[in-house]
Amino acid sequence: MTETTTQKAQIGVTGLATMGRNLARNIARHGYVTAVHNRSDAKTKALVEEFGHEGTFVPGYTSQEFVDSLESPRTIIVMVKAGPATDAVIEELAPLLSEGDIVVDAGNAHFADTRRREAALRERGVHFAGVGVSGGEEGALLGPSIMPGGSEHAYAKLGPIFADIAVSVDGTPCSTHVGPDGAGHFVKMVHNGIEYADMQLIAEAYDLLRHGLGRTPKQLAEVFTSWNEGDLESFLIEITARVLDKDDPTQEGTPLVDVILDEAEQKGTGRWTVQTALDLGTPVSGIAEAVFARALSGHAEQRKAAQGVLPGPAAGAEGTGGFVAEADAEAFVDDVRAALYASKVVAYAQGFDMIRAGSTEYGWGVDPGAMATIWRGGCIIRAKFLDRIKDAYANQPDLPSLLLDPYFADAVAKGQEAWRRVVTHSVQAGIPAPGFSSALAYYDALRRDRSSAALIQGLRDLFGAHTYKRTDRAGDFHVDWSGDGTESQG
Ligand SMILES: NC(=O)C1=CN([C@@H]2O[C@H](COP(=O)(O)OP(=O)(O)OC[C@H]3O[C@@H](n4cnc5c(N)ncnc54)[C@H](OP(=O)(O)O)[C@@H]3O)[C@@H](O)[C@H]2O)C=CC1
Ligand SMILES: O=C(CO)[C@H](O)[C@H](O)COP(=O)(O)O
Repeated sequence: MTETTTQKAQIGVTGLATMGRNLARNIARHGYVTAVHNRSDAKTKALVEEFGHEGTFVPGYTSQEFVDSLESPRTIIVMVKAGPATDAVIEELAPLLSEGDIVVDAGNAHFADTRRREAALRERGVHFAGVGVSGGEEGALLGPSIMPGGSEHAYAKLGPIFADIAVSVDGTPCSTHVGPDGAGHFVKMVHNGIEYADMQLIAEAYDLLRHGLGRTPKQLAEVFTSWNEGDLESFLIEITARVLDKDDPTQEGTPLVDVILDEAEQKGTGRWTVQTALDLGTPVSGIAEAVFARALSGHAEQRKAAQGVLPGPAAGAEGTGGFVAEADAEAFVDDVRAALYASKVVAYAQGFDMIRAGSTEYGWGVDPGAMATIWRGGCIIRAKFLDRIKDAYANQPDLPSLLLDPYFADAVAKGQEAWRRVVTHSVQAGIPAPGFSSALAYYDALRRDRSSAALIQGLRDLFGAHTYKRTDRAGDFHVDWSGDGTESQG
């Protein structure tokens, strides 16, 4: 406890696990008197004991004590486990609050829950802001990317605080008002969906180079380090090199990646993104492939049963050169880099399409260029690449697809031959690359003048009289398939 515990706090944080503790420290380090509270006392005590010297903390050991320690109107950040825990905390706080207070949910909530909570608290005169925070443990402390949703009124109070604690890139804080009610959590959800796609593509690049080329993890750490100096420069590429370079701390000389169980877990934001995209009718195939690839990795029994039973090419063994001749190795590494970049552009294009679709559906008015701007630092998908996306939307705010921005169109066009070679190689070598191949399929489907959907429409009309539209006349048409074969207009 510090000497200033009688002082009213300017802001409070409840939920002091990994994220909440560091967010509270970040806020206090910026000079805000910060009330802190956790369901169980130990985390509150530990925070004040270990980090009390970093700023002015006011510990509260009951919800009442916590609420009473805040100046009015109160500003409370809830940073607890998403789902029922958040509802439990809000239900406990709500009766203790007054009109005009602001409650911020900074966890990874589903945006539909945020909409529900916002409406419920609005009835009581309390402002509820659903705020996406990305950056993990370190980002929360040193400067995350913040995606605040909620009312203009709430943002007027929260904006300056978030601008203080968020990381800045080129002097611009990675925080901006996303839009009302669920907009902030929607954008954070899509951010996480893109994070899934990004990681899946990186994992496929690793797999192709490891088993298609026979490179060791340490050699690949060098490859990823070199890629991090080019147009792929990003936090995820940087940490890929670190993970691949790491030996098992318990067995020197054994790559850590070789002893990590190959079953990817997921807390749910990627799945939410795909479920929501299905409802919005937005094809986010890159994110969906990533979610399904994690799901398949988790079906360990099924995978085990298939081993040695389902025939196909064996992925190249380490040291044998895999399926690529050593003389072609350098070119193959370059091809994989190009395929990774092109597939990444597709994943981001789909993610930004989804932000636009969600914004239209819910009337949020989200500015996609502003989202690219606040993702340039602090968050897990931070990348040099986002500067280009920011520029693309600045040049053309109503860009129909990121793939049509001249810079990205040109970059993908330059890489597409390599992309096709890599996808072909993955198929021939039996190395699954669902992210690369589905991104290429999306790209090809997007640029086709006529799609195969015409046949689907014909089939639907034949079996279900669902009708079809024609290219040459307006209206709905149906063929009398079981009768005289004539066409009628509905
Ligand atoms: N970890 C990360 O990298 C990131 C996490 N997030 C999100 O931030 C939020 C916090 O994440 P994190 O710090 O990892 O912590 P956890 O998601 O592990 O949640 C733990 C916290 O929730 C509290 N809690 C759980 N159930 C209840 C309940 N019924 N009532 C009151 N409090 C409860 C715990 O209290 P107690 O100590 O008493 O158990 C503890 O403070 C989550 O929504 C998460 O999705 C967002 C970005 C990154
Ligand atoms: O929000 C985050 C970063 O922005 C979390 O790190 C993310 O939730 C991790 O997700 P998962 O456990 O599903 O991989």
